[in-house]
Amino acid sequence: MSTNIFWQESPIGKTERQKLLNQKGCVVWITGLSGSGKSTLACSLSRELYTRGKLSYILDGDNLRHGLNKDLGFKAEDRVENIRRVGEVAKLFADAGLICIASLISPYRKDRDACREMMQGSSFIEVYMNMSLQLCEARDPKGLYKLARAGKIKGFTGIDDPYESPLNCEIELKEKEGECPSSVAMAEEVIAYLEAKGFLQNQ
Ligand SMILES: Nc1ncnc2c1ncn2[C@@H]1O[C@H](COP(=O)(O)OS(=O)(=O)O)[C@@H](OP(=O)(O)O)[C@H]1O
Ligand SMILES: Nc1ncnc2c1ncn2[C@@H]1O[C@H](COP(=O)(O)OP(=O)(O)O)[C@@H](O)[C@H]1O
Repeated sequence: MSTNIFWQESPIGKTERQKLLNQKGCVVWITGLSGSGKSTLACSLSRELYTRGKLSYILDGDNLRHGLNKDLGFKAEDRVENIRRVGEVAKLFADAGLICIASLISPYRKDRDACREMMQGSSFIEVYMNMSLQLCEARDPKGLYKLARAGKIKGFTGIDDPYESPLNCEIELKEKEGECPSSVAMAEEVIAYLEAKGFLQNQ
């Protein structure tokens, strides 16, 4: 709770940085259950943007919990603080002119909405990985669902902790006829949105 603090203006602003990069800074916020494919999509998206000469940076929940958020666990208040911090960092990356890809479970609607509120205009793009718990649990690449079902992990999202799905997200990705689209196909859908909204150019 700092007092007597003042905002320091910078001579080079977001506008100049965006011009340099020929893109518009924004936050692509990927939310969904563990195992829904958030990190895989984030990587495909980042790779696809790179091949188009666009600069992005991934903020992955799991990775950030090794550093910036290593003091946080999975209690409700820790998850709230986790999302608040990542929202603030994502805002800085977007201000730097980058396409910031945040990939976190972010289970609470209120917290995701608070991140959206931090951003100007329509530069917060919420992508909902709407994959069934059944699919995520069948994948279980880290064996965490198995541990949660056995009661060895308490408060696991989707098992004994809540996930609040978005009500008004920009992009919803889901299974089609029981099949999950490839991460490349999903990345292309996100790119098409970014393109249509003018984030991949500066004019
Ligand atoms: N209790 C519990 N619930 C959910 N997830 C758990 C839990 N314990 C550990 N993990 C692992 O932590 C990863 C999720 O971290 P996040 O920072 O994205 O979570 S959150 O947004 O704060 O809810 C999550 O990674 P993903 O599988 O990539 O989603 C898990 O590997
Ligand atoms: N579109 C997809 N189609 C098939 N398998 C996928 C797809 N996306 C992710 N996977 C697989 O599902 C598992 C979970 O993906 P991951 O990206 O780690 O999810 P999350 O980050 O949401 O936990 C991994 O084994 C990954 O290879």
